[in-house]
Amino acid sequence: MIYADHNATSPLRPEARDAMQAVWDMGATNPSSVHTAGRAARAVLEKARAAIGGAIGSRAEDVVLTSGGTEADNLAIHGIVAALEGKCTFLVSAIEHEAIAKAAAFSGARVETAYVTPEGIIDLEDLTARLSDWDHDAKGVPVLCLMLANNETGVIQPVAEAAALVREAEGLTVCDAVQGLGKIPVNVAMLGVDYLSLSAHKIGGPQGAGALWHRAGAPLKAVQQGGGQERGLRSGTENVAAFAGFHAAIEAALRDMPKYAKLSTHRDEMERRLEEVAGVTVMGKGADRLAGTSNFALPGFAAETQVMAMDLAGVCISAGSACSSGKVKRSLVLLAMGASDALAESAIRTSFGWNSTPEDFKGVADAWLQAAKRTVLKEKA
Ligand SMILES: Cc1ncc(COP(=O)(O)O)c(C=O)c1O
Repeated sequence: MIYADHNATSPLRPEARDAMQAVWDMGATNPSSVHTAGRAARAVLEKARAAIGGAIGSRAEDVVLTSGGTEADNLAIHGIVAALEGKCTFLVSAIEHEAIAKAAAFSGARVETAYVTPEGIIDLEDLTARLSDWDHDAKGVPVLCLMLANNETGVIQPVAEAAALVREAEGLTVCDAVQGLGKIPVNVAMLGVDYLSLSAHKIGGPQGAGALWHRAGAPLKAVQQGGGQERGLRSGTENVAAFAGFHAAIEAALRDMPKYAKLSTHRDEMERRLEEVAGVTVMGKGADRLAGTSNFALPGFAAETQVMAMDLAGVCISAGSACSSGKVKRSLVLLAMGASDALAESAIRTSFGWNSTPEDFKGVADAWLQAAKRTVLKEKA
């Protein structure tokens, strides 16, 4: 089997498995308990927090541990609204993950869409224009939501430039760095953002573990009530084993980052072969992209058909369009980039990661070319 769906979830790294097993072997691990067993669990948790903070250039105490990227995004959005008593307007980039876009829509605060260029990069001119005549009285604090790297196209965003514009307008920036962590350098000071969300399972850590970093002093209120864990910002007993796994995965991903960067050579060669087929378009190709992500389309070759054909050939990929309850919807990300319906309906995403090999890229190209020849290309011939 070739696994080319790392942006959905990455296989668990052996280091993460071992670290989690070690915690399970400790027995009872409630890090809030004051007895010896509890203190041992606390030590594991705080080491993980320090490693997560270290990976993004932050202090450990500014990291809130969560149950994943979705919860981190929701805590940021709803926590800001609670702290500002609704006096804010979210400027949500048109390519945000639903964990941000839907949370903002549901938050009750005003929401505006920040446009992207055809390459899938936030349009900084549009952002500048929006912020230049910002009416603080009517709209409250501008809160930009801009991800670091897009999960569908891999396109890396000019977060530092955008955040600087927002700062000038006395606003705040929320950055979903779930797809960037461990693949490209992430440093909260250099990005100049106020909130940054992370997830363990995109880099070979376990599912169900994530974090929200927030700048000290940035407005943020708890949105769930309970035992007051995580400095009162996220009640609920922390999953100690999962954070030990996240810790191990982060260390391994940082170590492997140069290796990950080299995947672009194989990705580019794969795309070169695909593009030999007339009509194939690689989405966001002209932009700076994650080395292991390629989203491409051949109008007329439905995404579901491609995913099924590839699956039969032993290759796991995703439809470029979002898939929910078995139905494929056209991707809002691709439509925001100006893709035609035909392009959006035929887009698929391949994503490679820590255990991908050059043969995997070749295998994906071989399988896709064969599937295309058997179906659409035959019809077109
Ligand atoms: C950009 C982005 N943000 C947030 C999430 C949600 O993360 P999690 O699955 O840890 O809740 C994902 C996962 O698909 C993602 O790609």
